[in-house]
Amino acid sequence: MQATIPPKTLISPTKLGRRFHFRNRKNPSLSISAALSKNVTTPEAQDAIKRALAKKAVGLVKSGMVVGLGTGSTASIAIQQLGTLITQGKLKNVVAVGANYQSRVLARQYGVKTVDFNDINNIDIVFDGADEVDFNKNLLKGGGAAHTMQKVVDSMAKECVILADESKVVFQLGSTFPVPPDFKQLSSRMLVFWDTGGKKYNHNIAHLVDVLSLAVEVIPPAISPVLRRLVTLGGIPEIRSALRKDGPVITDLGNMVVDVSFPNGIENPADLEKSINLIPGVVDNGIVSGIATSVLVAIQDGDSVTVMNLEEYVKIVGVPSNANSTI
Ligand SMILES: O=C(CO)[C@H](O)[C@H](O)COP(=O)(O)O
Repeated sequence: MQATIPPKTLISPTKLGRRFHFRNRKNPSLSISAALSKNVTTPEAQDAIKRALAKKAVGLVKSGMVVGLGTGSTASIAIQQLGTLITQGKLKNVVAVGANYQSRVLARQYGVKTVDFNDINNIDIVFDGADEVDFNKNLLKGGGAAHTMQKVVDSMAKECVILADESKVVFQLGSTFPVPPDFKQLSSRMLVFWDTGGKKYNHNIAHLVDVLSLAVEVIPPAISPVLRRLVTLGGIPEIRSALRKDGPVITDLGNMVVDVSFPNGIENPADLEKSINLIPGVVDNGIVSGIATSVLVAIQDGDSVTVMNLEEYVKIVGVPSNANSTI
């Protein structure tokens, strides 16, 4: 799918997503001035971006298809739009498979028939969101603690289409960590303590701006050993706390979520994904490598939104000579 970009939407650095603007500590040449980081959009503009992405994705669905449902606010809008097309009779005999409670409920609410995951052999297309996407279509997911089952559904689909606004496209996953790992800027709010083999860390990174950490789903009895092993892999882990409930987030599968920041970013997503999943007690982590078949990127220009393939976006943005991209 090729989008034609009108000349007025050609990107200048000030239009680049905010994640490009933060310093890449390991590799400063991948950094763009932090002074440009105020690329603030309104909730209405965000909504328009998500709608444009959803429309493009749902346009790929054909009658008779088995559709995998994604998670997150962008995928939710796609589910709504899919329901509208089905209700209007523009799509027929479409069934959907939802990885998570939220997407299944939403689908039924909007008139999309859902089937049990174990009753189908293959999925034709899935559209899903992501928290970050790199130039090689590696993803960071797990903002909604729903990545484990979502990865199962995404991996089953012939076509896995990821919907991302340009602020989510990064040179390197997890590389927007704003503080050095000496924890100088740690807050006393919601301190999390644990013993990591003789060294005691106490910190809370969750409130710091633009930390994008890696979500790791962990079976609760194994939480302490897993935290220690994540530290040995160079990560700074923190148990995700629930909002409007005391204690940790508990996933749909009954597990805990640990958010792990890597001070140098994630240098080799596929390797780290495997290494973390080899830790006993880990269910799955939010790195998704080698599964996305296409990424749709939305760029906002004033009131208009342009959606294009990642490959086209990368051509416009340009790949830094030392960036690790196969595009
Ligand atoms: O990984 C996810 C949930 O676990 C979501 O896909 C991700 O957080 C993106 O969500 P949104 O479209 O709301 O930005």
